Amino acid sequence: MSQLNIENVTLTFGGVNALSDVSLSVPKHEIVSIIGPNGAGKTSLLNCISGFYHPTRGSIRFGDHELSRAAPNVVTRFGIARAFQNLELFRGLTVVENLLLARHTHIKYSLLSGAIFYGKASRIEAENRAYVERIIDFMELQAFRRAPVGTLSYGVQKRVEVARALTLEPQLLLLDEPMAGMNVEEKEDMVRFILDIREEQGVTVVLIEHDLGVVMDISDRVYVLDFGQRIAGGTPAEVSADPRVIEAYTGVGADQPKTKPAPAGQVAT
Ligand SMILES: Nc1ncnc2c1ncn2[C@@H]1O[C@H](COP(=O)(O)OP(=O)(O)OP(=O)(O)O)[C@@H](O)[C@H]1O
Repeated sequence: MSQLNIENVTLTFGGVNALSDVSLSVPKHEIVSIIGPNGAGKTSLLNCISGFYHPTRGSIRFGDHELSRAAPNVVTRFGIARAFQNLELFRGLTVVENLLLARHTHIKYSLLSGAIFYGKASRIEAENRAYVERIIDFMELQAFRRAPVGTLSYGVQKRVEVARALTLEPQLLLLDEPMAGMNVEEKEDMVRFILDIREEQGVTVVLIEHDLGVVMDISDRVYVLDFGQRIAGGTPAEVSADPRVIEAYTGVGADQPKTKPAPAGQVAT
């Protein structure tokens, strides 16, 4: 059954359609990738799901919740967290401090009740710390827990960014280019973490990624955007064989002689 249903979403900036009538669905516990050339509308779609943009038309349903007019904090409360392409971390704070700060958005007691029921507040704080420690173990960040984030390598910072999103206990995790700028080893690690997030945490994953080798390896389903329109969707095998996808990436129709290689392995876009 689909957990996320996007129906006929259009997003217009001035005269430009960043998204035109895009429909797609994301079943629970699947890894679903959204790919497409630069400017295709991938981040705009993620912004619509996470409440940063509100579509001009169309609907985005997550379970029983309509997201198309929801604010980002409401979307998070519904169970959707996002790891950002440009890291949303406080560089001067340690890994533990960053994760605790994110986790605090989940605290379910108000400042006043926290003051009155001190015991309850401190129990919740202990639970928050324990949860953060579990995520640190899961993302294998123990060695960096007391390091200020700004001193860590870019690859480790990307891992902290994913950990930050996981501290919100999402049912659906949105990953915007989690492997950008990583070396081969760091990418392999991130692939393993994404698979484990689905398997061990039971979280659905929506992934934007330019490395088509990775996308085709780990996705259950792939959707392709081009100029704001959905041009293909299906299993990795179906999508890689689709002439419209080959044309979008190479600029050449499948029946015409190719001057550029077909999308296989890593494609820099
Ligand atoms: N806030 C905005 N104001 C105006 N135009 C925007 C805005 N955000 C996105 N766009 C436009 O919408 C289109 C889609 O952009 P978007 O960033 O979603 O593409 P993308 O597929 O994520 O690209 P990339 O792979 O380069 O990140 C582009 O033409 C972009 O210029």
